[in-house]
Amino acid sequence: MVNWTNFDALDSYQALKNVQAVDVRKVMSGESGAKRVKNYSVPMAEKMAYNFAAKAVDDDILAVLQKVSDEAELTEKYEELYNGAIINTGEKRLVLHQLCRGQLGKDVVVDGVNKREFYQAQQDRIAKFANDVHAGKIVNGKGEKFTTVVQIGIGGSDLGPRALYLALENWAKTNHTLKMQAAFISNVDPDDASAVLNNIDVEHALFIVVSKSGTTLETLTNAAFVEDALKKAGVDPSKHMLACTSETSPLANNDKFLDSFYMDDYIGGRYSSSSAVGCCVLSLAFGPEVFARLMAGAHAADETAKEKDILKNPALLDALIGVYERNFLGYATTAVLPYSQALSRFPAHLQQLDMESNGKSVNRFGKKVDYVTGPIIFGEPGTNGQHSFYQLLHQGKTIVPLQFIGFKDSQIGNDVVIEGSTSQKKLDANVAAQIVAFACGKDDENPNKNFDGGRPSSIIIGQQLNPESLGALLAHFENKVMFQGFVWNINSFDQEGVQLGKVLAKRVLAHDTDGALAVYSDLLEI
Ligand SMILES: O=P(O)(O)OC[C@H]1O[C@H](O)[C@H](O)[C@@H](O)[C@@H]1O
Repeated sequence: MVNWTNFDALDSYQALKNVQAVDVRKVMSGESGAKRVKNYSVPMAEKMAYNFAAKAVDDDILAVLQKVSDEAELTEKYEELYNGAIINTGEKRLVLHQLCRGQLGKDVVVDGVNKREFYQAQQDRIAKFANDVHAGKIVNGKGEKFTTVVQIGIGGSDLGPRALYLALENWAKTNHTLKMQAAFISNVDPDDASAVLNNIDVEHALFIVVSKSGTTLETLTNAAFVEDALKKAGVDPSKHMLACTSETSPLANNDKFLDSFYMDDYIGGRYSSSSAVGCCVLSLAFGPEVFARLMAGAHAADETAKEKDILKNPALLDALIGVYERNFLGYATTAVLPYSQALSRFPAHLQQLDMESNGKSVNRFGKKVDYVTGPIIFGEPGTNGQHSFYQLLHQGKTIVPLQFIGFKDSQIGNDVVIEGSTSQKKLDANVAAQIVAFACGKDDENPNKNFDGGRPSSIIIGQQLNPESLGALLAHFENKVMFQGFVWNINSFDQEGVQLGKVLAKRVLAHDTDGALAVYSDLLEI
């Protein structure tokens, strides 16, 4: 059995307090910088690498971070998780999303059901369904093929699958495996559903209602909105709508749907892209083989996350450096900066993943912790961000650790040499230049043009964004967030903080309001 101890009760916490800080500007300048770029790199799954040369760490600090990992039993806790312990203490649930993508340890059997087999069986059912749709065996009321798939969901039932779809859309077109166009409806703002419906051919569209709980107001409202639109268009909704939910939800086993696919309570919404939640839309859009490749990449990263040596375990190392920055260097935020347009929604997915998981103030046992926990996450793709918020990142009063992501090859492969370089080369040159500019700064007599530098960053580098590398990227961040939650001794797998606003919105709609709530609802004349 592992020990669940608060971070500040560890000997290594005290040791971290006493380490000699590293001056990023100094160590990244000249030869020392070149050495660090070469040496401070850890291989990741799917031929990617996590390079942390420009982070404020050195061999001494890394040795203490290894002690934190050992003392807090981080990889042992991961082992407990994938072997089926009740890691989600708040909701008394197992945490099994990794099992959707492969067997990591022992069989996990709950109420006689082998969970890996259950998740695999759902994937197989979805694969058969998707293949039948693509082959024209499952068709619309007029006997015609479906061409579009629309996911209706919010939060984890939207962000991850949407980010993954966008990440692979152009790759799939280029590799002739885009089987159906996908669209997403999430917001209860009627303009969201209306705009999507206006843009598609509803007669040839399949709609997946995705809600683990089957009770989310926005999703149920949008499902009814779409149902209404289909009826008005003279289309039978039961031939066009699917459900993806848990077997115990109000949406389960409902004749209203053409078919239903299941996940369960042991997979948190923000971790559900690997379950039926992501599998349905991605298998319909790209084909089941592509989804299987995505899962293979994620599984490879899950295997790497078992390594006890932090220099062989990029997710663990990334997590520990993040903790050091958060708790000892006092950095409150992290920017996610993919130099890849395909990853345009990946920062939004990571925002939910990280902030909903680790935005907590009490430990696993409900006791307040005396140290800070999860950082604020934001981000946009480069180079666009450079012309927007990088000013603050370079010269602002707040130091923001930066998480760059970059690839050597484009997805579409169409490029032009303009003034001696391709656009891809320009993209890569920009990310390299930014890392050095942030780290080393630039002295100038004019204070307005002076750059202090000393701004830490890391980069994940891959050859190309494809299903395998994307899967590995997804799992890398899930595992990073998990390890950080273990260090902070918090429960990363519930989200009670989301509930209060939901309850109050229901009260406003029911006119059951008092005090400030009444004033606000009057103001909005609801
Ligand atoms: O999939 P659902 O049950 O509809 O939940 C959708 C989302 O809503 C909640 O408010 C949670 O904060 C999210 O973690 C969840 O992903």
